[in-house]
Amino acid sequence: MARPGLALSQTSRRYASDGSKYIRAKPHVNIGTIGHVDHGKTTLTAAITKTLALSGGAKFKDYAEIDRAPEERARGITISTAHVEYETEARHYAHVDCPGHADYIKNMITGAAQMDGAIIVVSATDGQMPQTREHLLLARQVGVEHLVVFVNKCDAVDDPEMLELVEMEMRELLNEYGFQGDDVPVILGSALCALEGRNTEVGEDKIVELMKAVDSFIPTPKRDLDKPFLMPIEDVFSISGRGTVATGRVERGTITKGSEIEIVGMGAPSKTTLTGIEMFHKELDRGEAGDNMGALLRGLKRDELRRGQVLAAPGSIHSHKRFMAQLYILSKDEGGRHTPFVNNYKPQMFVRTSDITVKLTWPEQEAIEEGRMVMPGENVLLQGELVHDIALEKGLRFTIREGGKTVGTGVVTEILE
Ligand SMILES: Nc1nc2c(ncn2[C@@H]2O[C@H](COP(=O)(O)OP(=O)(O)OP(=O)(O)O)[C@@H](O)[C@H]2O)c(=O)[nH]1
Ligand SMILES: [Mg+2]
Repeated sequence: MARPGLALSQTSRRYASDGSKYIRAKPHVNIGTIGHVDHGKTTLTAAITKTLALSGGAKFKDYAEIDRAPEERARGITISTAHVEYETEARHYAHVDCPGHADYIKNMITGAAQMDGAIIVVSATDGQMPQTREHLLLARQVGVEHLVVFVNKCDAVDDPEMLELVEMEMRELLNEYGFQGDDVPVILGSALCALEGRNTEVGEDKIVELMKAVDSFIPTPKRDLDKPFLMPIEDVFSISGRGTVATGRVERGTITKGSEIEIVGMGAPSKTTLTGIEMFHKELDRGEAGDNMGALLRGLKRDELRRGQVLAAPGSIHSHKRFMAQLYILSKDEGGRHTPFVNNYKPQMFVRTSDITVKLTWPEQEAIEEGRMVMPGENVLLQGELVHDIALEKGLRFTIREGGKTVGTGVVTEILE
């Protein structure tokens, strides 16, 4: 799947996109602007590129260029997102801005541009609004843990008490949603002033301050290589005289020959030793994230391993059957269902290499009005129960399918059992 802007992997870039200029390798971070409609997300995105362009860290992109976001497809879902890149002294950023509320929702659930952190924009003239809250809740659900607040349009508010109130209410709201509301940097400024090059003290200066806050408050994400080893099993072979080999693509971490590994999913986990690693018919001593490898496992028979299980660093992931998930149900136009579904809907869930039946029900703790249905195009929190256990964790993304076509996409927000 092509994801413009994300070709810049988690590691750092060494060359400019035109291949010419040498650029110092810097840590890469994915961020984005979120917040209520019209609060100034796109203006702020443009203002950041304009301000950083002054120090050579960005190419200025005007409002129209950003707002004319190309459509891209993520698992059958059309999302319009603008990907902008820039850098500060400290880091290189890919920044996503979506033109509409629906696109933000889809983007967050599909992880089409997985954000390591976000700038929540709130207008000083309105204060927090419904989508401010909705985006915060979603950010929490999908695992965006670090946020910085930009109180925008301060040029249009004369009363300093009003600004104080907006800031205070934002901190309260952040605490309510489980963010560190008391510590989160809140910058008060005006994106429009920065973009139009006037009132430097609420404009440009505040953008500089904002990016300093982003640099320091949003941590550089852990690279896949530094995480505990995990490889979803795609296929299983037996090689006569040698044993059983599981093949797959390493999702994260590294592994060396001779390590202990755990087989997780479809029953109690079992431990064994990785006695060999093979790639392109060559024997290797080490495998790492991104590699397609064959793992030779000691003392296992072919029928003791199955596609859908994972090989993992012992204790790093567990097997579960019940979970909560935030789902986006594709609209008819996106190739999804034409009709709503009701409680106890049972589609197939595709997650890593598993293809497994899941029962979707209303959250137990929620009062559900009679006759409640989930409409195509809706974003909903549901409880899932799998027919058998698989390796599951918070933040894991999946799709649901029915009759061979994708009808929804989701992210695990909580493990229940
Ligand atoms: N006075 C003032 N107006 C601003 C400021 N920033 C943005 N605006 C105006 O607010 C309006 C909305 O700005 P956008 O940047 O399009 O807002 P948005 O959050 O991207 O909106 P959606 O993408 O539609 O959700 C525009 O008319 C901007 O010119 C600011 O700092 N001060
Ligand atoms: Mg916008």
